[in-house]
Amino acid sequence: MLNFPNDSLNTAQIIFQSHDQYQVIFADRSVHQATLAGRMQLADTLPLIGDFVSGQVYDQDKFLITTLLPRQTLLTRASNQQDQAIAANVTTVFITMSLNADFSTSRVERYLTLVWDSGATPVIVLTKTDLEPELLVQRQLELEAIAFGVPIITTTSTTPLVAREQLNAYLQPTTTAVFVGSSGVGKSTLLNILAAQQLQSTKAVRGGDDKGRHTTTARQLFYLPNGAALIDSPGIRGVGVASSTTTATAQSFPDITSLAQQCRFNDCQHEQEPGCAVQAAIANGELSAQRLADYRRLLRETEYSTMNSRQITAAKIKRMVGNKKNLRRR
Ligand SMILES: Nc1nc2c(ncn2[C@@H]2O[C@H](COP(=O)(O)OP(=O)(O)OP(=O)(O)O)[C@@H](O)[C@H]2O)c(=O)[nH]1
Ligand SMILES: [Zn+2]
Repeated sequence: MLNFPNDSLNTAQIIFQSHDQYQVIFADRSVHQATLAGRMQLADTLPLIGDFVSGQVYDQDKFLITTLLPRQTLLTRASNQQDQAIAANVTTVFITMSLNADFSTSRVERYLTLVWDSGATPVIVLTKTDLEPELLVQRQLELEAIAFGVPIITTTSTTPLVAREQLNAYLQPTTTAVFVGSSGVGKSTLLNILAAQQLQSTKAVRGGDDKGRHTTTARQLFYLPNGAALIDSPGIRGVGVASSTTTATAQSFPDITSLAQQCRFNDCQHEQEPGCAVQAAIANGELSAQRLADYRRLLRETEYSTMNSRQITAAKIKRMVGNKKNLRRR
């Protein structure tokens, strides 16, 4: 039996959704077509892939969804002014990146923020280590400098059994995992290795630019033999930075957050204010200037992603004026 939040025979999990058509799975792994009960169609919050629901079986094998059960986590992405919910109850996000063409620590920082914000736990996966093995140590060091205890695993499709073992360490029967990352980094390849069958077709990347083509079309959740769930969909794989809270950004930068607590001003922007502990740490080599720049950029990006253009301009002005005020407070 699968690990469900309760033992009720009326509890199911959404494994597929397209408009008002759903598929659900029961704890005994049987799969049913499902639809929403009338009053649920009018609800503010509609069931998403990963959600647990309760309802009734009818016509032998169909399922009528009547209640949405509480969510443990919610993965969202920013789309224009609004957050768009993309999956519920994800516990583990594999932030996937190849060690060559796709490598970017600032992208990992953005993903970390997104994951912390969702309530899930991140794991960084560095892929294609066979391609430029001489880069591996350097890449690991660069990641360790920003990961702050987030596990980093390395994989190559040339040793699939090793890759599977590395990933399986994070796939318990209570886990619901997703792979996110740029196109072509090897997410489908890893999913296939885990499932040990061709669940998703992988296509050769376009010549030269190492960018893949999106070969995955259906959004779906599937269970591995050990009871861990994986969600795979183009919408989830490509998530950019959601309009995250400042708190989540801070969680990705614990070094800066703890220094900032020692700044003289609560609203210190760590620029030229007197008594800035962050600038002091840069001056004595404890913190790199690049790290602060990354932090600022992410903070602004996440703040601005929830604003319209007039609000962004106002925020920029306020930021400038705020700094001058602190300078004068000397
Ligand atoms: N050399 C090498 N190639 C790999 C590795 N992993 C994946 N590839 C190749 O990279 C290409 C893209 O892999 P996919 O698994 O389809 O990438 P993806 O991240 O799922 O891409 P999207 O479906 O577009 O999101 C394929 O040609 C794979 O065979 C690896 O570890 N080493
Ligand atoms: Zn400061």
